[in-house]
Amino acid sequence: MKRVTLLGSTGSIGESALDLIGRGGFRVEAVTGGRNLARLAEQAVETGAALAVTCFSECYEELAARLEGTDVEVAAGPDAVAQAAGRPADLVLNGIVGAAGLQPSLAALTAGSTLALANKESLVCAGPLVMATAARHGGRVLPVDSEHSAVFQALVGEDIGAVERVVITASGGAFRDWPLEEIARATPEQAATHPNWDMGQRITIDSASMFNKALEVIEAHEFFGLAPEQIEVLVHPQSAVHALVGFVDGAMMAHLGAPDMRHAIGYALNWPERAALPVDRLDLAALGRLDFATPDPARYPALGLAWEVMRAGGLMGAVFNAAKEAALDGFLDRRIGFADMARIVERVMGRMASQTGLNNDMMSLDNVLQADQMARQLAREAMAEAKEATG
Ligand SMILES: NC(=O)C1=CN([C@@H]2O[C@H](COP(=O)(O)OP(=O)(O)OC[C@H]3O[C@@H](n4cnc5c(N)ncnc54)[C@H](OP(=O)(O)O)[C@@H]3O)[C@@H](O)[C@H]2O)C=CC1
Ligand SMILES: CC(=O)[C@@H](O)[C@H](O)COP(=O)(O)O
Ligand SMILES: [Mn+2]
Repeated sequence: MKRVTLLGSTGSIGESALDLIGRGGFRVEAVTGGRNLARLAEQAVETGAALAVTCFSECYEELAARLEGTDVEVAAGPDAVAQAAGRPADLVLNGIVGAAGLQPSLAALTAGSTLALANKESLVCAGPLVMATAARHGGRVLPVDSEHSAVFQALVGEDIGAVERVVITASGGAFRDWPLEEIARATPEQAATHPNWDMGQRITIDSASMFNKALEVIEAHEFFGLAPEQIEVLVHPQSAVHALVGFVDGAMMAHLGAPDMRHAIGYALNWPERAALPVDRLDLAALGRLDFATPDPARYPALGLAWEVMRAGGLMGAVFNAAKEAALDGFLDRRIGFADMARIVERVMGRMASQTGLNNDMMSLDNVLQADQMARQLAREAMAEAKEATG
């Protein structure tokens, strides 16, 4: 029986993981969530978890009341989430959304646990720190993001030195086929509709802007140690091929599967074994065709920023992610339009690059958090300026 802790258990990744875990072979140590306290309490009772944590301190009383009379220990606040991640477990699945996932990732690795990482922001904000923490404590990171799980699987038995390039596919998101001039007027509701995947609201909107793909390019750079020029993105509307690895002999290995995150989650949960999974099998004859195209920079201006981030190095990943999170908040609150998000992030990157020495090799949690806070503040200022300029 593997002992598993689920961070972000009430979200899309968390629920998919629980679906697999409920079929047997695992014991749940702890579950953590946010505001969905009814579901968090239910999950804790159903799984027999020892601990339930909400990341919001003010939600402690309500969660405690919901779990009164049970054996489940209750805690609240960001530090309590990190402590839950650091409890002894065989595997910690991080399905938290945003930079809030970084400290729990570090806590799990410091405890020597295997970290199954859906929270791509951990690697984008602090890739070198995360990977060094894993190495120092004998922990291991297993990718759960579907494209990175696909690359990881295509590399089994291969030498990373024999890799020429990695191709990450992108569905193209909600606005793939929209007229360009209409995209700027898109609403959060329209952006939060994904053509193929059923995911949380924030990553779904990031798929429409391709901020998600930009994060994934940086994630691949950090996780696999690939140079920026070795990473490519292709629009692939069917989301059947998740990634391809090209080798020095010209061969390409592709990973295919139905668009269901239980593939990648199940692979990580069962690793190093490959276990049967209750997912649809691809019917290639029914699919009929697999299309690939180069992304149009005019439609997806956020994507190119990933290469600027990788070339800048240092804290620019943390800056990029924080500015993106703040801009997404602005879009969700209707303070800025869809197309403004990429402009705001680019402006913040420019201001941060000239303001501080971002290329420091000594990445620490403190300077990552400081860069994150500065970038959020600059993004809020840039959004206020943009609003003033447009009246
Ligand atoms: N969904 C997917 O298919 C995929 C997701 N990912 C990545 O996985 C991560 C999770 O995505 P997804 O499951 O879609 O997101 P969801 O929004 O569905 O779930 C997020 C989870 O994190 C909790 N949470 C929210 N804010 C915080 C916080 N500040 N601190 C701690 N926990 C918090 C939420 O609690 P509550 O809901 O109770 O408030 C919920 O449990 C993201 O990094 C995403 O990019 C990667 C590939 C695919
Ligand atoms: C399922 C998964 O891994 C998502 O990150 C997915 O990649 C989103 O789809 P897009 O290809 O539209 O970004
Ligand atoms: Mn992905």
